[in-house]
Amino acid sequence: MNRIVVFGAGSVGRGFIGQIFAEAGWRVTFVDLESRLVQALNTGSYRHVTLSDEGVEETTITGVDAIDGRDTAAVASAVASADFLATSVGAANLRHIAPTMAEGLRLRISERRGPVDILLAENLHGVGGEMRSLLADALGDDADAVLAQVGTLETSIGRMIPVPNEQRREHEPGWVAVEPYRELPLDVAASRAPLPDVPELVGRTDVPFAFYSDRKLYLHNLGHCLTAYLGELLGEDEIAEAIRRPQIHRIVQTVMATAAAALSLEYGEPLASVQANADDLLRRFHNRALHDTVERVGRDPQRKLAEGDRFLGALALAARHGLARPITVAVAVGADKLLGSVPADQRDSELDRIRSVVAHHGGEDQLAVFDEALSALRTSPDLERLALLLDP
Ligand SMILES: NC(=O)c1ccc[n+]([C@@H]2O[C@H](COP(=O)([O-])OP(=O)(O)OC[C@H]3O[C@@H](n4cnc5c(N)ncnc54)[C@H](O)[C@@H]3O)[C@@H](O)[C@H]2O)c1
Ligand SMILES: O=P(O)(O)OC[C@@H](O)[C@@H](O)[C@H](O)[C@H](O)CO
Repeated sequence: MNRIVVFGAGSVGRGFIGQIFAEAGWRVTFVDLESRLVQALNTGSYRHVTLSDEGVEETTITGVDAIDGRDTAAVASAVASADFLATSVGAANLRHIAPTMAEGLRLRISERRGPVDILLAENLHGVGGEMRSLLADALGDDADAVLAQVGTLETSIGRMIPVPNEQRREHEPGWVAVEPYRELPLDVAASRAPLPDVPELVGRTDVPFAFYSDRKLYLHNLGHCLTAYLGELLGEDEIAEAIRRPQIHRIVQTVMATAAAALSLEYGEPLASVQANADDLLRRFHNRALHDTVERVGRDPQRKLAEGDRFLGALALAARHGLARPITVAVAVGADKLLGSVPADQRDSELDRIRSVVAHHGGEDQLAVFDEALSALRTSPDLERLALLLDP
């Protein structure tokens, strides 16, 4: 039986990667640091629930086990003998798993087990290169020989998976609830080994993978996060309630339509199909049964407001096609959240940083839009005024 080793048994690890590989007949070995979770998964199964407003579907995922990430010898040995590898630990944690993963890969190559791919289920642009460089640092002189046989595959994880509530986590750590969406586009061009026969994996060769990663970050994650930050301003806790607020819906819909148009122009994909994806995402944000929170979707504003991430990366893309304005308004919403979450002595430098990116991509015109949008949010949030700024 084929075996995948998945670093990170959290929402995406259990809710998506573990599920699709187990259902395709693979053995799934998770690596995680949460002892109770590791213990729960070592019973051999976990409960998996698919939630939508149309109903609930419950299954038991079987054929799983788990290793405590602190047991580095056991982890390296599992990596060495695996048929496929995956990570879903959160981009910031990749550097913590790289040394043990590198040890396992070194062992694997010394045992002549052949090439292997690592599926990177993380929301970070360029995560393939990032993982290679972390592994190269850990491998030292062996880097070239080992990495020649290792593919680092970026993915576009479109499934939304909320964090189970505290009580559920306490009572049943393995339980996970997800939305129905189950496509997993990946960067097949980066692979070194044959693609596993798992129906959800989509490896198109006729479009650069950058189309999928940009679509994910600049359309899905941008619209999602904008919904979260605007929802928070109006006192909403859940995404499904936030998107039902008419002002939020209008702003998010306009920003997503702009991102869709920019993506279509950038990659030559038909506008109708990119816009259909945007419409479907907006529909999925309405999923009340999922109880996805503005807190989860909005977490880590510093990462989300980094250059190249969902706000500023979308701005660069849209500005290249003369479509900056609605995205500039979105950037102001992100900036407002960021400025409210960093220590007071960092606010001015963060604001300067974001303003200079806006000026760089959009010039003085967009800087004026940004300043005005930020002022519509700063004292008491005025979404009517914000919405008016979307149109020239
Ligand atoms: N939840 C979603 O809807 C979703 C969807 C798409 C992409 N993502 C991305 O997927 C990645 C994972 O997100 P998530 O929601 O599953 O997060 P999560 O917090 O639910 O899961 C992360 C898991 O990794 C484990 N972990 C952290 N450091 C580790 C280490 N050093 N060794 C082993 N295990 C470690 C944690 O204990 C946790 O169980 C992130 O990059 C996120 O941006 C999330
Ligand atoms: O995971 P983040 O923090 O980068 O972004 C939050 C959500 O937008 C994200 O987790 C989505 O739910 C997910 O990317 C959709 O599959």
